[in-house]
Amino acid sequence: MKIAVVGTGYVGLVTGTCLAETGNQVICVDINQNKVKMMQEGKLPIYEPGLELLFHRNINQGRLHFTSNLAEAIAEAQIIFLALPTPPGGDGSADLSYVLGAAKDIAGLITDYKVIVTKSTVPVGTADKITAVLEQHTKVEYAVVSNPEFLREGVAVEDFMKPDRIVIGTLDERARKLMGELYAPYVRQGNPIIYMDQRSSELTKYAANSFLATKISFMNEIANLCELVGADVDMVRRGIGSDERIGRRFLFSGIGYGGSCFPKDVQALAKSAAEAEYDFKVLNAVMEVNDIQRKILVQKVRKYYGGDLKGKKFAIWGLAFKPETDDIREAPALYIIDELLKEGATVAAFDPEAMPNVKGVIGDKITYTKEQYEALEGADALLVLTEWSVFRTPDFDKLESLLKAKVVFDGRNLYDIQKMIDCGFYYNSIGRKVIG
Ligand SMILES: NC(=O)C1=CN([C@@H]2O[C@H](COP(=O)(O)OP(=O)(O)OC[C@H]3O[C@@H](n4cnc5c(N)ncnc54)[C@H](O)[C@@H]3O)[C@@H](O)[C@H]2O)C=CC1
Ligand SMILES: O=C(O)[C@H]1O[C@H](OP(=O)(O)OP(=O)(O)OC[C@H]2O[C@@H](n3ccc(=O)[nH]c3=O)[C@H](O)[C@@H]2O)[C@H](O)[C@@H](O)[C@@H]1O
Repeated sequence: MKIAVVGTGYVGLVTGTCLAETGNQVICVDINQNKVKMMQEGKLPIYEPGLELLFHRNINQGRLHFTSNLAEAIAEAQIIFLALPTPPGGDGSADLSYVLGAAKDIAGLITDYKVIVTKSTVPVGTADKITAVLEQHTKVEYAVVSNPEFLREGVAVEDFMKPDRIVIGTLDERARKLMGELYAPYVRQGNPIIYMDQRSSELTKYAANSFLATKISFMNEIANLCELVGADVDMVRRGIGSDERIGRRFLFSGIGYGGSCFPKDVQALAKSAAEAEYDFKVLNAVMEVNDIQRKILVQKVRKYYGGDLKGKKFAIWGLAFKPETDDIREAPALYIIDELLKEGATVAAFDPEAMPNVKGVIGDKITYTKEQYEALEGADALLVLTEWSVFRTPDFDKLESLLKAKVVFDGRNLYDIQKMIDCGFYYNSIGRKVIG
């Protein structure tokens, strides 16, 4: 099939590459000419495990192309994917200007039947808004389909190639058939394509992200309660996760959810609910808990030093909002660094992938080190903020010799309490016993 993908951020690039991988001809278009040039030269603009191999293979085999010319991208496409940003507007609702702007541009260019698909996360009613724009600007036949994306950064290729489910929102028979054919190679694991109307499909995406964020905020509150009543959140997590109705995944307490989607999507769903005059109480609590959780580690640090962080030096391991990505959008680490700097502390940080992005945002306000142990030199304490594998089994002797004091604040519960007792550390994590 011939496919155009409009917007080559995370989702567009993964979508385009993975659709080419099953034999489709894909043209990706982006307004960022530097990015397009880079991709035309065979360079990937993002770090995503497993993507590079597929990216090069499909470029080399002539199935994956990049352009900054929308007309060229969509001329022969049967299906046009919109993978454009939907950032929060000033009032928290999703900003649809990219999506509706592209729909208008596309309407002015199409000459034959096209299926126009929203991959972007968009509020209920967006397909109707796109349809209204198209109706106003073209006489050509088209169908508007909602096809939300559920991939996670860091495992995006696997999520796209072997999805738990594919949701296709359309009542247009011709579009439904084309989308079914396009996705047939991806349902070989036996996981279903679920067809529905556009509105249900649009809401499914927000409901999925908001439900996952709810699980996280719930577990963060359980962790906070554990600390007050002398229970251990790891035990509670294992105890409840073995109940299949609850499930083992997404029950890890920490320093709050971040990333480009959970914060904005929970907020956007709450806003959509408010517009429908529905007070979605659970979502408001989920956001409030997350705001508190992002600051919890700094509160612990502050308490340990009797409220005075002036002149203290902290080593930070992990800046990305989660491991296996260089993405720092809404990363808890940024909030924590901001608080520490405001209180007169200094920071030396290491992250395997995200340091250039952090440097782009906060520059030289902190020091970046070449490897993880260098960050510890002369630091008063270590703060672990992202659960990269390299931080899971550190050399504790090195920790002891490089840190000024044997103090570790762990926002991701990586270390075994007994091990920390044996090594004689002061160790404070989330929802577990404080030792030392
Ligand atoms: N990042 C993720 O893991 C996921 C994101 N989503 C959703 O997918 C959508 C896109 O997200 P990301 O890929 O993260 O965004 P992004 O911000 O990484 O990329 C968007 C791209 O669109 C380009 N662009 C903007 N206006 C354009 C236009 N008029 N024509 C062509 N290109 C244009 C930008 O230059 C940029 O390269 C959002 O709605 C997001 O909520 C959904 C699932 C996962
Ligand atoms: O719409 C999106 O953009 C995507 O958002 C999330 O994917 P992603 O943001 O890549 O990352 P997650 O793995 O979901 O983690 C999100 C945040 O929750 C935190 N988290 C996750 C799981 C957990 O148990 N505890 C926890 O604190 C992570 O540290 C991270 O900050 C969803 O998992 C995807 O299904 C969805 O497609």
